[in-house]
Amino acid sequence: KNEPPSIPGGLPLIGHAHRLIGDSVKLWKSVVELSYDSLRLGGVLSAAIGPRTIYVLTDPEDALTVANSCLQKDAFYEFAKCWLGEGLVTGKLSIWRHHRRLLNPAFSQVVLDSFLGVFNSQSRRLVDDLKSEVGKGPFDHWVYTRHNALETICLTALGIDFTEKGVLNTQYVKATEQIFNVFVERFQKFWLHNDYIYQWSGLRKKQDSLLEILHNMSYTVLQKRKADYLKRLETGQVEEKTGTKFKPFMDLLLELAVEKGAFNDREIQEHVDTMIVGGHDTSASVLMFTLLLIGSHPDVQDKIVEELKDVFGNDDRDVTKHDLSQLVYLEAVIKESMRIYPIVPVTARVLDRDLKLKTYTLSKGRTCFMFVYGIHRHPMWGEDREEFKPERWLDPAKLPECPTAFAAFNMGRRICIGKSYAYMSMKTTLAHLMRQYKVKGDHTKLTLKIDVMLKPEAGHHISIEKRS
Ligand code: HEM
Repeated sequence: KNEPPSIPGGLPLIGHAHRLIGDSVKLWKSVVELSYDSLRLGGVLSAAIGPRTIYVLTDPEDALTVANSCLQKDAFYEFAKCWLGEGLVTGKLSIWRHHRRLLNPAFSQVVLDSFLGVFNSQSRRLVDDLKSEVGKGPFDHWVYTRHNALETICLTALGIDFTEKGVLNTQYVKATEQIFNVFVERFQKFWLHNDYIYQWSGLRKKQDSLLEILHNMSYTVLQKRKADYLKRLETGQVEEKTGTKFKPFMDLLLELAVEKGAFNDREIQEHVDTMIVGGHDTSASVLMFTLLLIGSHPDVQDKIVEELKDVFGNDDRDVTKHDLSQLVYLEAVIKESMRIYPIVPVTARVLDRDLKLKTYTLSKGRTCFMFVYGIHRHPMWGEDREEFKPERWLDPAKLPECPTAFAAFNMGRRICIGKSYAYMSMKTTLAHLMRQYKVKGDHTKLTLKIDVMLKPEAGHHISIEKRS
């Protein structure tokens, strides 16, 4: 069997695990180094973490072979199962196959179009919130994009406006952030991978208290929505009379549960928790990186404004479906931002068979990490692959022929279910923000870390001015 090359520097017993020990900034540096190691070795390498051999893939074609042949996520995802259970990200393959089919229609274009009103009003809310920062110098825009995205996903997934009811408190926002740190710390301390040892650790205690806050939120909302839904059924009132023009994701699940017995309460809660996690931190991070990149590239900012003028004139009206299809440059900016800063920089699959790639064969039972950061810097992106150049997306001749060279939403059959939702909401938000504000920033000052997702440790602040 033709095994991929191993990287040098392995130590007895721990292998290359010493490269992963340290804080989340150090871990990110290791991801970058391993990405370039893998690219240098032709797109696949093997390494040892303690007794385990793992693979690191940066070749886009080989990554697709793995993504479509081995659908089972790796055991590392089990760390998040205590939170997300059998939801799509962490669920067992047998459940995933069935539930992904049931959930796909919840993300159809018709459903997403019905969310456009929410995307517009949420964008206006963000513009409004940011008013207090105008002309005051650098500030942490992540706090604003994150809170706003969390409100948006809660509105569209749960149909509840938390800002008015005050349920979405800072405690919940903090807990969603801290639980990621817990998972990363457990990943780095390989002795805590063992469930028995883990259950006695302080980290496990911290995890339990965070889970209580997180589960309590979705449980409370589910019980309320369910009671409302059953009451409506009883009284023969089919649609909810709240004035909303969309059907929230939770109602769709409740319908499937009541009419077809598709899910039990726990499963609904797990799917909703997964949507909330998958749907806010991600889009908010992409927006945060994109604003920083826009602020660092005045030429790009000018082109965005020019396109917005072409589409909206001087009008501050809402963004329509038709406008979204015309904001081609804006979409190119978002894609290029995700290429440079892929916020899910690593995904993992367990190999349930020996798998033949273009050059090497991977062994059954091992873990294969797809390093998206490296895939996005593969030589097929050309000489200027390290540069932020949204224009490359406007000319198909400048893009790699291999479609999976862009893997920000993963690839193959387990590609992100919320991809179109994300583009629609992010484009709408930026169309509102960039009509109102001039942005300044410097992304070269960024210090990055990995907390499951790619996050800035420091240097990510922007400043804004009112656009005249
Ligand atoms: C810019 C925004 C987003 C990015 C970059 C993103 C990225 C990703 C990636 C990389 C995966 C694969 C994860 C893995 O295999 O470990 C994924 C899966 C998933 N995402 Fe997203 N996502 C985004 C927005 C959303 C939104 C808005 C939602 C829901 C409203 C969502 C829901 C999900 C779900 C449920 C999965 C699991 C899919 C499956 O395995 O069948 N995501 N996403």
